[in-house]
Order: sequence, then structure tokens, then C-alpha cells
Amino acid sequence: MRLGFNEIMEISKPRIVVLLVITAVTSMYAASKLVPGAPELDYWSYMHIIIAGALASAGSSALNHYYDRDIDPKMERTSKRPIPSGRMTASHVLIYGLVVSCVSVIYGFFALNAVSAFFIAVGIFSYVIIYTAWLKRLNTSNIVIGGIAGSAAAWAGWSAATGSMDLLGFLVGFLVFVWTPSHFWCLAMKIKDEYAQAKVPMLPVVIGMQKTSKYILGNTIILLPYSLILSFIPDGLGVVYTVIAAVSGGLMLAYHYKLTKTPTSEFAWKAYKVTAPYLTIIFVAVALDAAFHIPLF
Ligand code: HEM
Ligand SMILES: CC(C)=CCC/C(C)=C/CC/C(C)=C/COP(=O)(O)OP(=O)(O)O
Repeated sequence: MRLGFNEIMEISKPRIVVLLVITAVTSMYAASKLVPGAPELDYWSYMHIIIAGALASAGSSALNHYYDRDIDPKMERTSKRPIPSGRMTASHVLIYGLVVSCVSVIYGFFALNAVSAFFIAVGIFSYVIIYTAWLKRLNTSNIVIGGIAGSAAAWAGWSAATGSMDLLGFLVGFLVFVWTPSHFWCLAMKIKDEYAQAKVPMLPVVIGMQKTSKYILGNTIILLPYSLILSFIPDGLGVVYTVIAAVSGGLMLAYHYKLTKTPTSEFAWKAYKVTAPYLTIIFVAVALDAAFHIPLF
């Protein structure tokens, strides 16, 4: 039984940590530039949100590994993970997840502020309790409501800069919530049979590939105009963000339209692989807009 570096990294889901931290850091930067009266931030502030966000994401992912230790062995994609493969004991993963998750909130409270720490706690709670423990095995609303977890990271970043939450900050963070179904349902189409085997009610298991592809297109049809709302609210985002959001959202819409014509697991995989880059582009666009703000009106 090892508490090896590779195993620790694996239960922390590093690729998700990276994108989560990107949404938090870009939100923090944007808030510091766009919110009137927000203080100038130094590198320490960004270091703090990176540490708090990474620990929160890693800790909650480990708790997800712990809770899913009964179904992970039943799915090819997750069967070789540290607990099912015996490389880590469930209790070690649980202890790591609890300690790291608690440290992330405490660290955020003292190094950032109480509001940011609150959103970090909301992210952990919504991912571990609302999504993993309650909804994931209950019904197809699981990943829709679970998407709040991702928004919490962006809200933690925004409020780390301002010490509060405002309309623009809420709407920026809510982008992740609206993006999540398009992100995950594509993947779920690819690995539908594994979820069926593990009796996890992911959308394509319940309604099939063709209808799921229509739900994905429907969600992206909501995502594109939603992403542009941020440009049309008072004191909203400007030209830089609007152009990038329109082009990248339009490309993702085209991809998801094509998916309804070819609802195969192969094409679904391709549609899934563009979703993380899309979210990265959108949040980098938010930061670029804050840096080179040209109001739309
Ligand atoms: C309830 C919400 C979500 C669900 C159910 C979900 C589900 C998944 C799953 C099952 C994977 C594949 C993991 C693997 O096999 O390695 C994945 C990959 C990923 N997820 Fe999500 N995810 C959600 C939200 C998020 C959020 C909020 C973020 C970041 C802001 C995110 C970022 C990523 C990234 C970066 C990858 C790896 C993509 C790649 O390898 O190209 N996900 N997601
Ligand atoms: C602020 C903060 C900590 C926010 C947490 C946000 C966060 C880590 C969201 C990720 C959600 C996610 C990857 C779910 C996949 O779990 P799954 O069980 O469906 O995936 P799996 O089958 O690959 O384990």
C-alpha cells in the first residue's frame, strides 16, 4: 500500500484542477479590473486562489473517488483507479480528501476572504454531496444540478478580488453551470454502456444516443446566447469577449448540430474533446476583455 505521488495525483483529477483554477484565476483578474473600487491585486493574491482552488478541487475529487469506490471497478474507464486497483486503501483516500478539502476552505478564509472561502465550500459540498452522493445515481438531473460545483470555483475567484458577489460575477460563474451539460453529455454518449453496466442513470443510458444529442444541441443553443448576455447587461463585458464568445460558441454549436446528424460514440468523443478548450477560451476571453476593455455601448 503506497501513498505514492502518482496515486495522489490520480485521485486529485489534475486535468480538472487545471481548468477549475483557470476559471478561478481569470474570474479574479476580471473582477479586479471591472468591478469599481476593487483593489489592485498582487501575485500573492493569485497564488492564494490557485492554492485554495487546487486543494478544493483535488480534495473533492478524492472524496468522489472514495464514494464511487463501489461503481468504479464496474466501468472500464475508472476500473484501474487507485482504490479499485488496490494501489490505495479507501480509508487513505478518504482521509486525504477530507483533510485537503478542509485545508482549502480554511486557507481560503485566512489568505483570501470569508466570501471566497464560502464559495469554495459550496463547490466542495455541491460536487461531493449534491452531485456524487445524492444525484449521480438518482436521475438524469445529476450533472445539470452538479454543474453548480464548477460555477462555485469561478465565484470563489471573483469574490476573492472583491470580497463580495455582484451581478456580473454571478453571471460569469454561471457560464460553467450552463456549459456542463454540453461538456459531460458528449462524454456520456461515448461511455454510455459503462454507465449502464454500473447502473448510473446518465442521460444517454435513459433516453438513448439520438435524443441525448438533441439535448446537447438544445443546451448549446441556450449556452451561446447566455454567454452573450454578459455583454448586454449594464457595465457588462465588452467587444473583446463578445467576439470571442460568439465565434467559439458558434463553432461549438456547429459541432453539436453535426452530432445530432451523426450521434455515434466516436463523434461524441470529438464533441466532448472541444468542450474543455471552449471553456478555457471563454474564461481567458473574460480576462482579456477586462485587460483591454472596449465597451460595447
Ligand atoms: C457535474 C459536473 C461535471 C461532470 C459530471 C464532469 C464529468 C467529467 C468526466 C467523467 C470526465 C472524464 C474524466 C476522465 O475520465 O479522466 C471529465 C473530464 C474533464 N472535465 Fe468534467 N465534469 C464536470 C464538470 C467539470 C468542471 C466544472 C470542469 C472545470 C471547470 C471540468 C473539467 C474537465 C476537464 C478539463 C476534463 C478533462 C478533459 C480532457 O481530458 O480533455 N468538468 N469531466
Ligand atoms: C470550488 C470547487 C472545489 C469546485 C469543485 C468543482 C469540481 C471539482 C467539479 C468537477 C466535477 C466533476 C469532474 C465531476 C465528475 O465526477 P464523476 O464522478 O462524474 O467523474 P468520474 O466518473 O470520472 O469519477
